Amino acid sequence: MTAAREQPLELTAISHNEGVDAAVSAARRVIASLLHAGDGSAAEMKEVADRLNAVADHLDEHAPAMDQRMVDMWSGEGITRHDPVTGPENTIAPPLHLTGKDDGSVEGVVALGLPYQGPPGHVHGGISALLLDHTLGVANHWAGQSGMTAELTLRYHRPTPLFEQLTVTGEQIAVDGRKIRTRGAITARGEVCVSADGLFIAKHLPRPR
Ligand SMILES: CCCCCCCCCCCC(=O)SCCNC(=O)CCNC(=O)[C@H](O)C(C)(C)COP(=O)(O)OP(=O)(O)OC[C@H]1O[C@@H](n2cnc3c(N)ncnc32)[C@H](O)[C@@H]1OP(=O)(O)O
Repeated sequence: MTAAREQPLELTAISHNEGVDAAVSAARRVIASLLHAGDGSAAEMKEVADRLNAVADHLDEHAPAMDQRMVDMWSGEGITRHDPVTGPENTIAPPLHLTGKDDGSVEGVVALGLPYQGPPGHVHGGISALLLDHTLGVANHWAGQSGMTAELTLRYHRPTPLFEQLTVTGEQIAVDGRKIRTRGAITARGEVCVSADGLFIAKHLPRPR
């Protein structure tokens, strides 16, 4: 008999709030602040650009070789730290933090800002697809049989609001040989904004070594 868990299981990395994680949090602020500022801002954008380029030059000068970095990304905790949905090392990740539930599903809560905007005040449909593809992938991992996305069918029920708490869910439905069926949704204020049905095929690309 399995003992009931009191805490949900962490499936994705949590920011350490120091080192590269703190720098990435700051960079996320910069991305959102630039978009908020826009071309009409009184800020001295040439100076801003020079300072940002100086930061990038400094990072590039001290970065490991790409081959070594790829090995690091695909070993140990690195596996959940670099992706564009949950990764605390990835500036474009909102980030969404996913936990596994005892019923076999996964769930996370996130609010998206201006960088993820599509229609006015609402989330871009491609961003919703990104969040759901990854969440379905993590749901497969949680269920014990994972694979690569072969098909992802999305239904956009209603506009998904920016700046509001969104709940993102995923659940593996069936496994038939190498074919894995998974579904999920993004909800806001208890209403489904986007639902997804995915077909994944059990296949794993070799990890860099
Ligand atoms: C904690 C966090 C951890 C980490 C969690 C990380 C989560 C990450 C989630 C992100 C997921 C991604 O973005 S993955 C990246 C996006 N996806 C891709 O790049 C996939 C690109 N496509 C492929 O590599 C390939 O086409 C595959 C793997 C999908 C299938 O190729 P294959 O392996 O050669 O398989 P193949 O023999 O063709 O097909 C096997 C069976 O599947 C069927 N099949 C194949 N494709 C399809 C299809 N699109 N629609 C219907 N059926 C299909 C075939 O008919 C066949 O059925 P039968 O004859 O056996 O009946």
